[in-house]
This record gives sequence, structure tokens and C-alpha cells, in this order.
Amino acid sequence: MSSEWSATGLDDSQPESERDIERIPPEETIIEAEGLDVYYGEERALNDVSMSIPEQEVTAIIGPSGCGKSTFLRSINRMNDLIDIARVTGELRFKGKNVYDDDVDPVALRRQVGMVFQAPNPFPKSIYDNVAYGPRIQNDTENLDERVERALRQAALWDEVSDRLDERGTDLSGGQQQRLCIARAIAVDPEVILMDEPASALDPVATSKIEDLIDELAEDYTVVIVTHNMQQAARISDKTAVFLTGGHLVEYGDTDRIFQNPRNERVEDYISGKFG
Ligand SMILES: Nc1ncnc2c1ncn2[C@@H]1O[C@H](COP(=O)(O)OP(=O)(O)OP(=O)(O)O)[C@@H](O)[C@H]1O
Repeated sequence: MSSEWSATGLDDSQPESERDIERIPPEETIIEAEGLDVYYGEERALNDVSMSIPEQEVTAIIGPSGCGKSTFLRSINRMNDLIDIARVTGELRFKGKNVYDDDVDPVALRRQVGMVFQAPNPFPKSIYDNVAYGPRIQNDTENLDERVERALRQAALWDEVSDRLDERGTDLSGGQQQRLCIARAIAVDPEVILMDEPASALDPVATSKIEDLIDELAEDYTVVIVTHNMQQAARISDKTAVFLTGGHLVEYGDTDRIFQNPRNERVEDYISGKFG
């Protein structure tokens, strides 16, 4: 294989021997990709990705722009289904079941695997109605007030909004809106929360609140987070997966080990800021 790497990482060929992927014991695994490829038309955005994500931990997905981080995240709860030209091959298992099997209902899957996006996107409704939205569409409104309060508390927002639940969610600050979106996601009691750069639109104080919150959420949920911010990945995650150009997962393991002692030379270059 060529030893000349492009400035942005890696060419399209990625021998098995170049990968360093930690195996998670099956009993601790909640999400498992095996030979996962995603194509947009002719373009291959994920290339033969195999990895297991442990339950109730924070797993960070990092890598240079365009390496497939968001595509991988969206493949977990089938959000790529919403993109006409996207095509998935291989398997993505959630609790042992391939989510791409014909009998899987993507809407039901997304109740168990919620998502928080880069830009906060509360509905133009009251704070209460934002959080109550999921339970209501599931016709699951028993003890709704308590559930709304619990979700807002878990999202570390209750103290700031408890006396104005009827105000519009869109009138909150950016950081509060993002915590409201997290409360909306957890109100339906998911098992996994996917986060796609949830703090990239926020100031440092709001970012630090989201980071503290992610740490707390991992006591109850599995969190998978895409971030461009390597310091953030190092601070908040238990495991880190490094993707490089061409949609290749190159290294995956304990966050401390990946940042202190990366085994792959290109991962070391990426982490030390030589490209990306
Ligand atoms: N909806 C889409 N239609 C066509 N191509 C897409 C689409 N979404 C992503 N791609 C392509 O797939 C590849 C991977 O994109 P993806 O957004 O997953 O990467 P990323 O690592 O999350 O990037 P970034 O860090 O810039 O957000 C890129 O080449 C991108 O152009």
C-alpha cells in the first residue's frame, strides 16, 4: 500500500491490519456495526465499518471533515432513510437486532434511539409542549406533568424554566434551547441519545453545561456524540472512534489511551493537529 497520504488523511484503501479496533464484550454492547457501508449515489461515505458501542457510556466519534461521522451516527437510528440517494449495506445491530431488517419500524427505533442536532431546534411551542410532544404522540400521557419535570431536571434545565413553562421554547437562550432539545429527547425514555456536534453553536459557558450534562446522562443512557472538538472528546467520552477520509474507522478504544498513546500513525497526526 502507498505510504503517501493525502493532506486530509488516507486514501481509499484501508487494509485490515492498519485498523486498531477494540472489541467490547457482547454483554456490554448495545450497538454493533458489522461491515457497514453507506453510499450516497456512487459515493461511498462509510467503508466497511465494524465496531461495538458499550451501554451507558459516552462514545465520541471524531475525524476530519467529510470522513463520515454524521453518516455513521445517522445510520444508527436510520435517519439516512430520509436521504433519497443514501443506501446502506452490512449490518447495524441495536440490542442484537439488525435495524435494517424489513420488520423494523424506523419510527419505533427512533423512540429508543433519540437524536440531538447541531443547531438547537425546539418546536415553536411552549417549553412544556416541547417536552410533552413525544409522550403525547405516543398517547402515553399518564403523569405527564411529572414526566415533563423529570426530563427537564435530567436535562439540567428545570431550575431555569420551572416558573415559565408556558413560554415559547424558541425564546430561550441557545444553550437553554439545546438542553430543552435534550429534555424533549429523553421525555420518551430512550436507551440511546445520539448527538451531532451538540455544542458547536454554543458559547463556552453553555458548552461546558452541555458537557457536564452529557456526563450525567451517561448514568442512565448510552450517549454517542460526534464532535469536531478533540478536547471535548477527551473530556467527556469513555471511548473514542477515529474515522479518517474515505469513511474508514481506523482506531477505536478507551479515550485516554487513544489520546495519550494512539497506535495508528495517521491517528496520531490527526490528534496532534497535523491535519484535519
Ligand atoms: N445528504 C447527502 N447527500 C450526498 N452526499 C452526502 C450527504 N451527506 C453527506 N454526504 C457526503 O458523505 C461524506 C461524509 O459526510 P458526513 O457528513 O457523514 O461527514 P462528517 O465527517 O460528519 O463531516 P463534517 O465533520 O464536515 O460534518 C461526505 O463526502 C459528504 O459530502
